[in-house]
Amino acid sequence: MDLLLLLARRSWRTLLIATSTGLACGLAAAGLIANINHSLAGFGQLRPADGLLFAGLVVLVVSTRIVSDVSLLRLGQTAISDMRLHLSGKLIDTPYPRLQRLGKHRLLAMLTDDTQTISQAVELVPVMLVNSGIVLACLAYLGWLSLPLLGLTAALILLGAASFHWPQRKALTSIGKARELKDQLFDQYRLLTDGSKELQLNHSRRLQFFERLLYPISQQYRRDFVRGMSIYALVLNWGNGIFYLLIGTVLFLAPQFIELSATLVTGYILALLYMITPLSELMNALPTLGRASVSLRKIRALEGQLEVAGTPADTLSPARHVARLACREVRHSYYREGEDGRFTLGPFDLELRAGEVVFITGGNGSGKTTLALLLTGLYQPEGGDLLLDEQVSASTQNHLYRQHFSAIFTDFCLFEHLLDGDDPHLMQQARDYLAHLQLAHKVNIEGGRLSTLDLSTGQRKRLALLAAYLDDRPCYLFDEWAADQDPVFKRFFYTKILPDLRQRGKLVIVISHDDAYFHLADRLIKVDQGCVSETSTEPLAAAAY
Ligand SMILES: Nc1ncnc2c1ncn2[C@@H]1O[C@H](COP(=O)(O)OP(=O)(O)OP(=O)(O)O)[C@@H](O)[C@H]1O
Repeated sequence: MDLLLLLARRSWRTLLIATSTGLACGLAAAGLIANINHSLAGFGQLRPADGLLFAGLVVLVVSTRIVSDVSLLRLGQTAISDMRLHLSGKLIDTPYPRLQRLGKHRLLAMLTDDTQTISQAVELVPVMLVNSGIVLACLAYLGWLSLPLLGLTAALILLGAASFHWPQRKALTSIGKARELKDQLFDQYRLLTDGSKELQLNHSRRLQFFERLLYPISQQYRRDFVRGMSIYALVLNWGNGIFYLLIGTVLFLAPQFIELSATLVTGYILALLYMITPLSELMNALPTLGRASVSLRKIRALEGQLEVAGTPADTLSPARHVARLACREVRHSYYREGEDGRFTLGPFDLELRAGEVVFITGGNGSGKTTLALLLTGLYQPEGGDLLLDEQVSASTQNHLYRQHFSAIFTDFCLFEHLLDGDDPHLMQQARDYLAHLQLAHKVNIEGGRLSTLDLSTGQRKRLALLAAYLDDRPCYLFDEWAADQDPVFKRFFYTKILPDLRQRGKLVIVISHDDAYFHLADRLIKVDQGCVSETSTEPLAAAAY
């Protein structure tokens, strides 16, 4: 039902066309079996019209089935693709702290595994629709042949359906449990790929990973999944059993109580046998449908936790220049379930100006990255506000606020696609920057794309800087950017790149542990256990000379 609603939401017209052609196909198929029955009964006196009717019904069955299959296939795949895009869009709009809390593994499981399971179920919908049509039409034909026998058939079908109910719920519970474990499995896969170096270097860690983490979860997943699917196997074969029971009843038992001719019973059994394939295809779809309903529920639950940022992204254009960034009473805390202690940054006030190079310094865990996430708007302040030129607020216009920043964090991500179109001016600018960053001998820009990303960490960071240059935003933030650079390029960064950005009127915020260069900062902000304060650069400057 959920699947049909999903399809109807995409296009009820196409669903209507597919349903009506599917049912027509079923009717034509039942007509075909009636025609065959009729022809067998009157084999000696067949007329050309009977043959023509047969041919017409075959054409109708084939053509309606094609229309139904193709329209449902298109509708199903469009609905799935829409769902993927919708979820991806919501994911991008979800505030960063919430994404951090949900965890990559859950989001990946939803985007890959759940959508795939639903897609498999949607692929079955055309077959199910046509088969339902065939079964319904066959039942109508059976009723036309003999109403008492139809009553018997309906009673046995109802008995079968009723006996499905409880085991199917059990099966869904097990599949639901298995699905919850999938999240944990995805987390283990993430560890397996991200931590492959560590696992290869350390045999006991590798053993521990397999024996304590991957193996138990994988086994528990197998157990729950097999239990669920075994219940389904039981249900399916019980269904088949009921069907043969029905044939046996019609053949051996019913003639004892109802007067039935041999021709009628033959026709009835023939129609029942014809129903076996569509019925078993319908029943075989049950496990996939069950898994899809679990996945749909999972997606809905997770989707409910993805918050929409609210502002339509395409209507936003950031200012080319920002004169001032003001932080007023800004505060942020981390909460962790089951933990008493929590880390709080602030409240703090700051006023940063365009054309300033501001260094942020402090010990590990003091709150520098948290401050950077607040300054760039990736964390919305829990208290207070950040304002650009007293106009754009990080709290109320968060999406617009963020567009004023270009940042390179320590866990930065490099996108191969660098430029839109092939504007020769931009291309030339990118090539100049590439030379400026001493990467021209390693990387080319072809069709707006970087020719390779297979570089050292320091070189990849330089490419991230190239992308930031091309963004040309009014505010820049570098989180320990220079940490992976060699001494020559580190010097180049502090003495050439930063002054160059300053000269271009940018606000430049640099998180740094390189105290040898602190004297080059216009301002020095110190973070200590969540307290933000400004210190003078003068003693440092004096010390540097
Ligand atoms: N996602 C999170 N959830 C809960 N606590 C967090 C989270 N991220 C950071 N913290 C806590 O907040 C504090 C500040 O972390 P932050 O990353 O801002 O420090 P930092 O100064 O950038 O450290 P480093 O120099 O090591 O990068 C730490 O004590 C850390 O335990």
